[in-house]
Amino acid sequence: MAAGGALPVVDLAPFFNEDDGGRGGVVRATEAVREACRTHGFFRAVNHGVPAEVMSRALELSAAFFALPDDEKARARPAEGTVAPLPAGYARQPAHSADKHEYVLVFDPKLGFNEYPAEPAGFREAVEECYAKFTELGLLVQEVLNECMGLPPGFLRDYNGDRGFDFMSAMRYFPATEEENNGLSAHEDGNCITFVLQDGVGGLEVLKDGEWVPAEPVDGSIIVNIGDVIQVLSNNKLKSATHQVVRKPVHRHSLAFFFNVHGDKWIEPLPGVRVQ
Ligand SMILES: O=C(O)CCC(=O)C(=O)O
Ligand SMILES: [Fe+2]
Repeated sequence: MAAGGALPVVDLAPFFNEDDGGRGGVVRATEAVREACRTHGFFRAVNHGVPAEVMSRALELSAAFFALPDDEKARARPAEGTVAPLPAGYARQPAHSADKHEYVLVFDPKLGFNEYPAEPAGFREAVEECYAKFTELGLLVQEVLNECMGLPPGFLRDYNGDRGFDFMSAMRYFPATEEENNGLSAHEDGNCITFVLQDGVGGLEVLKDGEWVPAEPVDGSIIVNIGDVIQVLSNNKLKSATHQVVRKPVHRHSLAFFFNVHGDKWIEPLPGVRVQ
């Protein structure tokens, strides 16, 4: 783990490759996830199984989309009367909002909710590929959290078997001005697990013991954080940390994937959770 206030780094290789430390490697990596989720609620995942080129293509093509004129972007606005849990497609925060960014929201492509921009070419394919990989990673991290909480094998997988409420948001934050630099106000995520990819600009910060710790951009890595659902299920043993985005003088691009539970699910602490 990294020292000096940086986010903990967790190498997920042992979950993909038996040769990578064998059973001992899995135990150590699980312990590193548990520790990070107890202390920070956040970690930086490396060797996470999502190919770097899949991530960079999705981020680059979403940046190319956001660089289009406003009237082009508006064509990917959400359809009227959608039954999606949230409106899928392009939107920007209203001018009066404290949060200064625009975004494209996508659900599992199989659900048929998505509104894809026609330009740039390849946007849909890149986003869908990244979405599929993040779903796989979400299932893996859920298994690891199951172990971290001392739950019976497969408990969370059965408890949370509906992928219909997961979504991904491609975001562009506007440059800071002389007067203000709020990109996304301090909040906790309400979901289970979040993955964040970001370009080289930076600005994501995590509250730890009253100090804002920057989640520095590191190519190829994924920022992972747990949300309120896991915090509650774990009886507050694992932490849904407060975080925010501070804008820089240039545009910033990020992709956030939210691994959720079904929207109607009642969430309360699970009996018998053990987090050492
Ligand atoms: O853009 C980011 O880096 C983080 C986004 C985030 O925290 C969120 O959408 O909940
Ligand atoms: Fe967040």
